[in-house]
Amino acid sequence: MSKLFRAVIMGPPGSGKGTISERIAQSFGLTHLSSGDFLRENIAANTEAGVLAKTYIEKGLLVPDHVMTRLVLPRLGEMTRYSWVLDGFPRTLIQAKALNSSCDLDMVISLNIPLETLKERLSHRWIHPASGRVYNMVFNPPRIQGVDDVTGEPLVQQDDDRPEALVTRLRHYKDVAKPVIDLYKSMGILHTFSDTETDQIWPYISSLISNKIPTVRPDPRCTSP
Ligand SMILES: Nc1nc2c(ncn2[C@@H]2O[C@H](COP(=O)(O)OP(=O)(O)O)[C@@H](O)[C@H]2O)c(=O)[nH]1
Ligand SMILES: Nc1ncnc2c1ncn2[C@@H]1O[C@H](COP(=O)(O)OP(=O)(O)O)[C@@H](O)[C@H]1O
Repeated sequence: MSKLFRAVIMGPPGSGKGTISERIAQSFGLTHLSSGDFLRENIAANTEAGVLAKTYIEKGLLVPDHVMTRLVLPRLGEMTRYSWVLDGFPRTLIQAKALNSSCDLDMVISLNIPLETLKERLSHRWIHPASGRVYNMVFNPPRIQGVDDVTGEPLVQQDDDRPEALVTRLRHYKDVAKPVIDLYKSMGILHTFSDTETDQIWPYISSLISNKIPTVRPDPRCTSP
């Protein structure tokens, strides 16, 4: 049986979770699972969870725990045979406890990025809604201004990246993330990285995962709730 690796990446909005998860996925052949993408899929498909979630996201608020756990845990249950990096979940202690009771994590990466850097980055973030591809008009701009590299479709700025929603989101993040970070610290699986640039952080994350991957074991408990 192949060895599986399960990581969570945490950090405030704009800290680079999506960007770093994509690099991990490509470098190590893991699947990148994103709670934000799950939500956007549900919003686009007008599911009950999607309609409900949209009302919270538009206000810059977290989606309630029971909605998130019902959305994310079954998706993890479908991934029992794959290694993954989970981006954006858990964000609260209730979510973290629900995740702990479904599977054993090998590693939690926490990104600690200065507030001014976050504000600057998010003001330049544009996405391709259908695929979830993320661009930054300064750091990684699309080849043609305003359109997705792959499909040529227009890019949009997410409602929750607009300055009004952003300040609320960052404040909320700090309050709810602290007990989650403390939990993972007490479990001995937390690794925190602080810098203003993803390219500076990446070599450290890459070597951490390289050292860990050969030793991980499959977790038969990672099943659908
Ligand atoms: N200037 C700059 N932008 C970055 C860096 N890393 C990521 N970004 C951009 O910052 C924005 C937020 O990154 P993202 O990965 O979406 O963060 P997330 O909200 O934590 O998932 C995106 O537009 C990225 O392209 C970096 O090191 N420098
Ligand atoms: N685990 C979660 N719990 C509650 N709300 C969530 C969760 N994941 C995503 N969301 C909601 O979806 C929004 C977008 O999430 P995401 O794409 O991960 O972006 P970001 O990291 O930039 O906030 C969040 O601002 C929040 O409202």
